[in-house]
Amino acid sequence: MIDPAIEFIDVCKRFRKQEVLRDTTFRVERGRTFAFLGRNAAGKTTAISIMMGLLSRDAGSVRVLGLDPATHPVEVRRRVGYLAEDQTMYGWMLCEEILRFMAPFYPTWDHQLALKYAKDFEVPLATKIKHLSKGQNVRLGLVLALAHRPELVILDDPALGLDPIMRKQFNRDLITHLQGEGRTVFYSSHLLYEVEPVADEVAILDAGKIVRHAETEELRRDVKQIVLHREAASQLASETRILDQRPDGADVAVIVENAETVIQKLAQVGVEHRIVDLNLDEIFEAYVAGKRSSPIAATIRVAGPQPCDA
Ligand SMILES: Nc1ncnc2c1ncn2[C@@H]1O[C@H](COP(=O)(O)OP(=O)(O)OP(=O)(O)O)[C@@H](O)[C@H]1O
Repeated sequence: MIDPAIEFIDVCKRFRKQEVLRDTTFRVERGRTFAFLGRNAAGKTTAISIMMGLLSRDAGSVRVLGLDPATHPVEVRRRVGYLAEDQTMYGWMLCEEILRFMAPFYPTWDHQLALKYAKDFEVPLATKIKHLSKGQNVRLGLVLALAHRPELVILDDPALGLDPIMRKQFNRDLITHLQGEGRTVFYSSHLLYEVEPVADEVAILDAGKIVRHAETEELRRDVKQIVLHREAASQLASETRILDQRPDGADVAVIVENAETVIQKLAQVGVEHRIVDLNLDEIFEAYVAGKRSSPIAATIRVAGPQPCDA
């Protein structure tokens, strides 16, 4: 059986007293484009650093392309294309020099491909790295991450330093190209509109816990907003998981999981309601910042997120 591209099982990581990853568990199958979403400080970079063997974990098991990065960091880095959030490179080198400098570290380095990406991403090869703009620096980082044709590409907030046109090109052209070649792409971001068109699946990390992991399409089908009269809100079954609720005049707008079942039950008991489709941004917000307690909560029995392990 072929190993998954990435496997995290019950991974914990603390920095002094701060628990950053808490029994974090997810699996990325090969060939998938996986969006790893979380707000600032959710623990995304910490998880990625553990994958790359740059940080040790306190507990749990991690496999990247079948290897434990804690014991095989060099092999993992050889086979993975990694773009760090704060890529630092030798500022005194010319861009073209760093391409040649990196080549010997990777048995599979393809210099022609490096030059092609440099052209596509408009990297000024004859410029010193310290003179690059932030966006040019990210683009050079991408060239370095991809020129050895890695099986797995890990991108930590890649679009952060890119202008809107480059971002679009990055998502539409580069990710689609990588998908076409069957590569696995692990894409960390907090900019949802960027990942929505390209991600096969999405995992939402909130305070170090995966609060939802699903196919992008399934997530859109499963999580909906339902608007119903306040009085009728009590008709929502007690097991309904409400991610967010807001008063809306005499109505209340609730965002629920397992929407199809909830809607069927409301129809069975004859409760009038309106269904609103949500985009990934709204779904993400409901999971990580949803208002689950408000005066109207008294009329709705809320099944909030699972309590964290002590
Ligand atoms: N080396 C470290 N020492 C101490 N605390 C750290 C260290 N690295 C990260 N942290 C803390 O761990 C938490 C998670 O940080 P992390 O960088 O993993 O978040 P993130 O989800 O990548 O956030 P962002 O989207 O802002 O980059 C933060 O509170 C951060 O301050």
